[in-house]
Amino acid sequence: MANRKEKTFRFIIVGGGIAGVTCVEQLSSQIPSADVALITASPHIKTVTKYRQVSKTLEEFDVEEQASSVLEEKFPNLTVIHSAVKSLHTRSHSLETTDGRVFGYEKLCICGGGRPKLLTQENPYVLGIRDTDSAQELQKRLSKAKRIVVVGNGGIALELVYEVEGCEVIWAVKDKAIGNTFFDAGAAQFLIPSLEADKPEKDAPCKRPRYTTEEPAPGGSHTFTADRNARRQGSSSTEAGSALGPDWHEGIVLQGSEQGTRRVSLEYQCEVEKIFTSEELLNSPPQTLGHENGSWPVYIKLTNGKTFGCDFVVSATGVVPNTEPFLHGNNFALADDGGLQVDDHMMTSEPDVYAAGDVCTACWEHSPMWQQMRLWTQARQMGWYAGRCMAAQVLSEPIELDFCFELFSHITKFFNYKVVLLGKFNGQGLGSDHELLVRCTKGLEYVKVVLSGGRMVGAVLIGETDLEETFENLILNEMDLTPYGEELLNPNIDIEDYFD
Ligand SMILES: Cc1cc2nc3c(=O)[nH]c(=O)nc-3n(C[C@H](O)[C@H](O)[C@H](O)COP(=O)(O)OP(=O)(O)OC[C@H]3O[C@@H](n4cnc5c(N)ncnc54)[C@H](O)[C@@H]3O)c2cc1C
Ligand SMILES: NC(=O)C1=CN([C@@H]2O[C@H](COP(=O)(O)OP(=O)(O)OC[C@H]3O[C@@H](n4cnc5c(N)ncnc54)[C@H](O)[C@@H]3O)[C@@H](O)[C@H]2O)C=CC1
Repeated sequence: MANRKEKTFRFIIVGGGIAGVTCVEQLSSQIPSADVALITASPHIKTVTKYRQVSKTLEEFDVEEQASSVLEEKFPNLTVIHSAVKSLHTRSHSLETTDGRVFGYEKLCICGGGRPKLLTQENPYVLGIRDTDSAQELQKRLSKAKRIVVVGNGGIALELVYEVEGCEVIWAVKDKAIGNTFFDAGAAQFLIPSLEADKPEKDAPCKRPRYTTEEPAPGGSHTFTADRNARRQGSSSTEAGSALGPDWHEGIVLQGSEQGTRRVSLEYQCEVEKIFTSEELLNSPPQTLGHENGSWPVYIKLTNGKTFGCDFVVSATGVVPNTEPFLHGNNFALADDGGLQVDDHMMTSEPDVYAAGDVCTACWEHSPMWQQMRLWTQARQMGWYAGRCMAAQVLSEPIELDFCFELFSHITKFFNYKVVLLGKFNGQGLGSDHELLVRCTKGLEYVKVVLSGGRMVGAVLIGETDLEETFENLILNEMDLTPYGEELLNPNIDIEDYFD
């Protein structure tokens, strides 16, 4: 293998998602003379645009799918190779792509992302959503659907149940309340009425979809075949595209086959017992069907004893890191969640191999206010920091863990409300050693503060609260807030002035 190397690059980055592209940009700007290669399985790359630092740690940006030539024009020493990595040989510092080419590297950064952790891999009626292709497939299947079942209680499920119209949605969650990965039962109660209300009038529609599939076919339409879908469902990681992100649903139409608005029924505290096809049901005892009549293409039996027929099931049940092609024959240490373990310099356990984004698991000793979540913001931050670490090592410069890893922060939107999460927003890891202060105005805002030892350690802000910067400062300053008690959330006090 070592002798077959077509070229040896100083830096190779694998993956054209946010983590990989940010890493490339950072390296290419810091060491413009270095030969850098970006190897990616997807036809387009994802770039951060309209980046805005909202406060010390909160950031907002858009993501655009672009042709890789845009990046190559910006950085003359960059080569983008559109192929998937098939095997990696850390001992010879080389890797092979699926089109049979072999490249050497001095330093490598793996940014291969993740793939949906599906309820089942083999069932064509169970869909996951990850990349542009899978979102388009969802749109196509939904346009003919009367009823779907959404399983999962995290980001994708929250977005999907709110957006889908013209189709009945059965939403099965394991927990007592909705949105357990992002907030608590109180916030869930605040949000639930939005599921029953009509969606507010949309702002002007996106002039241009943020996400596209492959280049349009000559007739101008996108094509999908059963075979293509089967391969994706079969989770071939070499075919994975980059993950979607905020506003992914704005570029596609989430409309079922019927007229009318949203219709969501919730099934709490249940998991999936079995997924049947209609053929399997023909041979099942009649009680298996419950109140269903046998005319749906697929049936899902939940652990609460109910069975629902539907057109398809969306498995919105999390992500698994895409480590497959990188593992074999190497000695990567893996974390419990299957991610490549990285230290505080984004280095894996293999020499000269770094990793960033969804594929990795941060295994340094975290700041007490930070935790990893597989989010777009963290993919950007990790890619950026990995690029800086790789450059620093080559230039023999010292580097310290970046400030962005001091405090967990995330801005997003659920049910058309702005949602800001700070620090240990759900009291993660605090056990009973914390107290909560809550302020809630129905339909307007939900503010929750997590206090530990009199200090603010986390917050959930839903609505236009305008509190994020002040609360971020209070968390970072570790100020003893005991004297203020519940006044902290008194709506008649301008808290910003209070702490100035
Ligand atoms: C539907 C959806 C909505 C989301 N919404 C939000 C949100 O609102 N806010 C937020 O913060 N986050 C959101 N996320 C999460 C966010 O999109 C991801 O955390 C982030 O994009 C991960 O970036 P990444 O670069 O690590 O991985 P990815 O974007 O998955 O990129 C991985 C790249 O690696 C390539 N690749 C994989 N294997 C190989 C191989 N063997 N060889 C070569 N290339 C390979 C892929 O083609 C791809 O280009 C969402 C995710 C989904 C699926
Ligand atoms: N606005 C945002 O910030 C958004 C972020 N995302 C990110 O995209 C990625 C993918 O999103 P999701 O798939 O929603 O993952 P997620 O990690 O947000 O949520 C997964 C959910 O599935 C549940 N689950 C896991 N296994 C299950 C099972 N067998 N049966 C029933 N429930 C099960 C979990 O309890 C959890 O509620 C995540 O990293 C997420 O953070 C996605 C959409 C929006």
